[in-house]
Amino acid sequence: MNHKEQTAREKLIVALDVDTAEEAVTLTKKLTPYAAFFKVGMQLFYSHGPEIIRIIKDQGAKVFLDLKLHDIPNTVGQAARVLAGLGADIINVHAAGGVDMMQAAANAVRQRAYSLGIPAPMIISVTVLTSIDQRIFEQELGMPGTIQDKVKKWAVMTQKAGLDGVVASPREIQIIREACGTAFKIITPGIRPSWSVSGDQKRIMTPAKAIQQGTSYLVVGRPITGDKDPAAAAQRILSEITEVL
Ligand SMILES: O=C(O)c1cc(=O)[nH]c(=O)n1[C@@H]1O[C@H](COP(=O)(O)O)[C@@H](O)[C@H]1O
Repeated sequence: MNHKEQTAREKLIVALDVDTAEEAVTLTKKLTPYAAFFKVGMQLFYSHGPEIIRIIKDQGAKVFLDLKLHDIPNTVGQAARVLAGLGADIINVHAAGGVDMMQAAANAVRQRAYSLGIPAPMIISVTVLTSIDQRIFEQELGMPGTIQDKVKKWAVMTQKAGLDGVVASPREIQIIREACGTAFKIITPGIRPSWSVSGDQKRIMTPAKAIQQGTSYLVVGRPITGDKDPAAAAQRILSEITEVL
């Protein structure tokens, strides 16, 4: 693997949206040559419990624990403290919970990691979900203005709260970079190679374009895990990323 391929691999996060540890481990084993990070979300965490993080990490993978905490500051702070002890590399909360909630999470995570003597996981906020388009945003959620403006506002708020970055759609990368600078992490789901189907994702982009826009990490689930040959799909995506680095 050359230097560019290694850089591309460090940017790829595979979403392990499966029910069982067996399926998750099988996928992780096949895909670690192509992706450094694996995302454990609600489906896998709720079915297998906290132990799944250690199981995935034992495969030599880094773990993004995607539980999207969203509650009052005390509740989120206490939950984030517990999650920080599980060994994940990235943890997330919803920006919609506000500054106090995000600060409570960030403080709890960093204090717990410090007291355990482990590196603090990256803590990021989820802005506007990639499954929301402008119609849903306005008509169903009753939100004023544009998604882009809301994402920018929440990214700035997240940075002020002291978090490390945001989850957003690749379509907002430029606006976030302008507002929050180059050190701020931007994690982008809603990635769809030209050969894949969009499904429930609305604000999508191809892997190469998202990299060109300046994303920090790409989250890819079904285009890889739903393929009859997940390793081949991951390899195609890795090559697409490598070509534009
Ligand atoms: O926080 C996330 O990871 C997330 C935020 C968001 O706005 N959109 C989004 O799709 N995700 C997650 O990213 C993954 C995308 O999976 P696919 O649509 O299968 O590629 C899923 O596990 C989602 O839970």
